[in-house]
Amino acid sequence: MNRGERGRREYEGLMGHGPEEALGEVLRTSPQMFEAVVEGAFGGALARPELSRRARELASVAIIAAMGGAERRLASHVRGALRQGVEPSELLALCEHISVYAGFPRALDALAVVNGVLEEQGGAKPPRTHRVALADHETVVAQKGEHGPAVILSHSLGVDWRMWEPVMERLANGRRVFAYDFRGHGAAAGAPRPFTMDDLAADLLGVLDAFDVDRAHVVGLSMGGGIAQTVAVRAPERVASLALLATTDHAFDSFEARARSGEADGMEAQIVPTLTRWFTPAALATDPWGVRYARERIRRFDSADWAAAWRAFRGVDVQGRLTGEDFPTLVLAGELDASTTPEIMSGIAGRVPGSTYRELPGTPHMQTLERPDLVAEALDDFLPADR
Ligand SMILES: O=C(O)CC1=CCC(=O)O1
Repeated sequence: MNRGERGRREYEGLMGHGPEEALGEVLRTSPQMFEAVVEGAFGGALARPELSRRARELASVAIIAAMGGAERRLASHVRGALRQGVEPSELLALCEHISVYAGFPRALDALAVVNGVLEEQGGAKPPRTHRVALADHETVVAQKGEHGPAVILSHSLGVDWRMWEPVMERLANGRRVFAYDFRGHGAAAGAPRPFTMDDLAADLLGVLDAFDVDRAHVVGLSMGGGIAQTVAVRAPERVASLALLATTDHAFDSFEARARSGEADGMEAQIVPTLTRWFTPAALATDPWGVRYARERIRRFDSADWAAAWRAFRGVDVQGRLTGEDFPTLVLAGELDASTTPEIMSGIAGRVPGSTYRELPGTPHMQTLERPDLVAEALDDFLPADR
């Protein structure tokens, strides 16, 4: 392969189309410059394997945005970055990052370009976020959808509201969907430790209060499902329906060991046992956004908060206490869940009279991060909407 061919191949690999498409005018009016870009840049420095294509596109967006004044090229690399699997929310965070080093004028122009490309591609935009004061701390609440029944999404231990982002757009069609960060997680700040399942359940109700929601459809995954069940037992009048994803109604012996390991070994040591419990080998090998997001959340988690969360989860005390009388319940298991296995999940369904049990094929513990399509479809079927 000569340098020209390598440049063309790299350009197509990064951008998803040949250089003539975006640089046709350059080719017509300055073949020398076209050659310098394709052969010299894309066949040279930009083809080096040390940087992944994803890292390269993120770097290109940051450099061009920080320079300013090259908005057409910036838009082209924003499209390239999205093609390389960079998420819209990562591009928005990058614009904030640019504001720190290159100042607001360039960051604001970059933000306008990013928003323009997202608009043109018609994909899901990141939800609106609110800071909300709860009884003893503050947290962040993401919202999609402005009308229809309220749905509250309760995330799993060690991550934050963003684990719901892949399903929020679809759920928000005819619904008001809220996802928030638990105390000790994500962007929540100032909560005292230790804390209990009752504190976590009170926080969910506090979020509903902050948005004047009397009754909501409560959806929880993993520890979020434990919190959802605690709310349903303590305040059934606030629950319009309950969807339990990859969760448990009783504590596992391993919870205390996980708390101690966080304290003794640190968070880096939690990555392998946790991610291999949460994802399929195929996802771990291909490293999509969901795996990268979960890995990064664990790596950056505070080990004292990690231990506090596992100890709170030990207090889950809801087995046999859901009567099935006040609202419909969906129990959604993942066929390949190594943590809350289909046996555990069908056991829960068996203890909630009238509940519906569904098993998602090929799906591991982190259902929304690996199979958001299946989760969104199942929840969309179950939850009422104003359409
Ligand atoms: O396995 C996990 O990391 C999380 C988990 C254990 C029980 C549950 O509901 O979630």
